[in-house]
Amino acid sequence: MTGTGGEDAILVLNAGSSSIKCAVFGGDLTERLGGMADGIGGEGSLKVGDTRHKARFANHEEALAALLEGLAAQGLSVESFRAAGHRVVHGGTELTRPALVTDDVLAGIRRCVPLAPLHNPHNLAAIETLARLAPDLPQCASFDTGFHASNPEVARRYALPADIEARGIRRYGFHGLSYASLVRSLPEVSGEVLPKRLLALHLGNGASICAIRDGQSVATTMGYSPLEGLTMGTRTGSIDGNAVLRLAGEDGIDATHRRLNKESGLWGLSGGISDMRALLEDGGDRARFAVEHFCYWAVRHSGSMIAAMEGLDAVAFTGGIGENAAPVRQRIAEGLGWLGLKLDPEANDKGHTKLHSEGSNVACWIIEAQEERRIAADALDLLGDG
Ligand SMILES: Nc1ncnc2c1ncn2[C@@H]1O[C@H](COP(=O)(O)OP(=O)(O)O)[C@@H](O)[C@H]1O
Ligand SMILES: CC(=O)OP(=O)(O)O
Ligand SMILES: [Mg+2]
Repeated sequence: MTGTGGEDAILVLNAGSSSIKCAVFGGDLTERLGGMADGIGGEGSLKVGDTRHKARFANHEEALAALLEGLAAQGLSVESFRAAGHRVVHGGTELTRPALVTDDVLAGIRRCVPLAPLHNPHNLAAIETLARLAPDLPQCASFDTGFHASNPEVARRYALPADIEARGIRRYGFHGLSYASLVRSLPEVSGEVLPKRLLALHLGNGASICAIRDGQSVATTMGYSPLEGLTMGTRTGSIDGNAVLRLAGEDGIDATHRRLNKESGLWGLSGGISDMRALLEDGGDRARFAVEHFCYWAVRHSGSMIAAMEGLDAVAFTGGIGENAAPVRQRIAEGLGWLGLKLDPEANDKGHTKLHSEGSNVACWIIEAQEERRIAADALDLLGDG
């Protein structure tokens, strides 16, 4: 493809826990090309521009190599870009604003690896791979934690003594790039002003909910790491600390770490399926229970988020599951029906942007997660073009 890259183009890489997304943006933030390697570790696919085929990636390194090869095949070698922007999931207490990648920033991201073990290693690997291929390419990092800096201290603290808090054991929250982009795109998509009290559900392989009041995060379900909160693809979500201590005592820390982060959630409940689409197609008892668990806890945690923002004016679904899994949206909306939320079943089945029915007291929308655009905008700001 010609005219896609060029001197002004920004390459964005978004390494999630089960997928790597890439996108190429022009200096005016128009998306010129998108790509994705998904289903990492299982049955997956590779998409670059308009070409898509089934593929198997054993790990994130293979997925990234395939994406970069796909870009090169379209004439987009890494060194042809003006800059690269990366999603970095955990920035800890030090990295809260988008930053140009320097040795200090890299060291800061590395220090946060234990806090986001399914993400930061892949984010780091992507930065290091590009640095090897194109040492002069400016690279920028946007942090998933940043959007939640507006949470009140009471929401950010665990009830722990001050010396433990000083070691960084506090609630950070994630999916901030997705929520920040949602705040920007909801008014554009709906043609209405941003609702005052917005319940945003980012439901992907990782899943969280954010209470957004007047455009700012006031509470969120993920905490110290992307493990807390909702039932997820392979993560437990919230679990009693004493249960974790018992497991660590009996099975060891490494095994417990693996079991809670990689072998729990939908995967653990269903006996080996973490992918929501596959679970909905499976329909067996264990698959059905896993989906029910996911939806039930999304509703329970929604209650907590709604209380934190003192009511509810609108709901927005985003992320791979939020955007595509109609039965999951339907079940969660039913669970919030007592608040006056009513979905239009046909709009929900067809995945329309506007989901609420005429008589609903609460608006409901599907908003495409646009983390990549947010990252490109941050990169342009850092380059002085924002
Ligand atoms: N058509 C679909 N129906 C149901 N679930 C879907 C569909 N498309 C994607 N998903 C689900 O979305 C999830 C992946 O979400 P995504 O946001 O891409 O993940 P990541 O957290 O890796 O960025 C998977 O559980 C996948 O099955
Ligand atoms: C923070 C997080 O859980 O990200 P993802 O949904 O991409 O796994
Ligand atoms: Mg994601």
